[in-house]
Amino acid sequence: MTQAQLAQGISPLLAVRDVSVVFGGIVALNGVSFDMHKGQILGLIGPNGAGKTTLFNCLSRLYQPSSGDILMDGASILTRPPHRIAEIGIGRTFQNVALFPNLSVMDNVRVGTHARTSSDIISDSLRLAWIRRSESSINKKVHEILAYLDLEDVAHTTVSGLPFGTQKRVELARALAADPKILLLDEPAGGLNHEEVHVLGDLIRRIRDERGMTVLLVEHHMGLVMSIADHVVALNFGKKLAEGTPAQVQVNPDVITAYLGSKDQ
Ligand SMILES: Nc1ncnc2c1ncn2[C@@H]1O[C@H](COP(=O)(O)OP(=O)(O)OP(=O)(O)O)[C@@H](O)[C@H]1O
Repeated sequence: MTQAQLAQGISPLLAVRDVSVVFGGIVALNGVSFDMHKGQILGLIGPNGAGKTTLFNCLSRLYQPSSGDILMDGASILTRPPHRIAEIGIGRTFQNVALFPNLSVMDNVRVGTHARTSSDIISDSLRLAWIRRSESSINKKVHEILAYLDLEDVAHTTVSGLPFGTQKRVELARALAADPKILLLDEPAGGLNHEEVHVLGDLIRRIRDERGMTVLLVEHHMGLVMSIADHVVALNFGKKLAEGTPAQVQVNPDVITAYLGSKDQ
């Protein structure tokens, strides 16, 4: 999304407003604010301990901010319990993959669709008409996502037997199956080789371009962030250090200083 489009006054899909998180005496986040617009890929960067994971956990409702607010389509998400985030349109993946290892790829993706559907044991056991209808639409959805992410060949394979890169794709499929408005990706490049990171970058961009997805990624892999993000927010010591296009953030003197000493970034 271009700055010109953003300047048209479109209200943000997600607004982080003055969010602070304090753990005991440690201020993990200190008054962080930024907006995310529909269709944007936003990269959240910062050196170790900057507060990225803390903010990610606030967005996915695992942590409750000490102060501030997070609004989605203008309404606070902080009043919603963590297990309802899929219903409000937030999907996520995990740094170390959190799938059901003994289930097939297809069943793991099917779990994602249930995050947005409702049924109960009585309706299920009576196999009421609306349950059958919803089962058939779930199957259709699962097959569509598997085909989209090129996972059809392994649809019936148990997840634990798959390479890590494929497992990460399955996680992405599971998150997409819930039809999120925003996809939160926690270090998606972690544990992937150079070629896999390249493929992942193309995939994230495709998901945005073809499915209109809005993506927030927390990532240490600067090459990936700078090549796919439209907008970058840099944190350091719990505060927002800079934000802007990748090109702007890359040359920001405060960002350069924050990363000095960690040459592996
Ligand atoms: N559960 C917790 N209890 C106490 N302190 C915490 C907790 N989680 C994070 N912190 C502290 O909050 C600060 C921010 O940590 P956070 O994990 O959010 O940073 P990060 O940018 O994700 O770092 P990394 O890149 O190393 O994962 C750090 O000082 C960390 O030690």
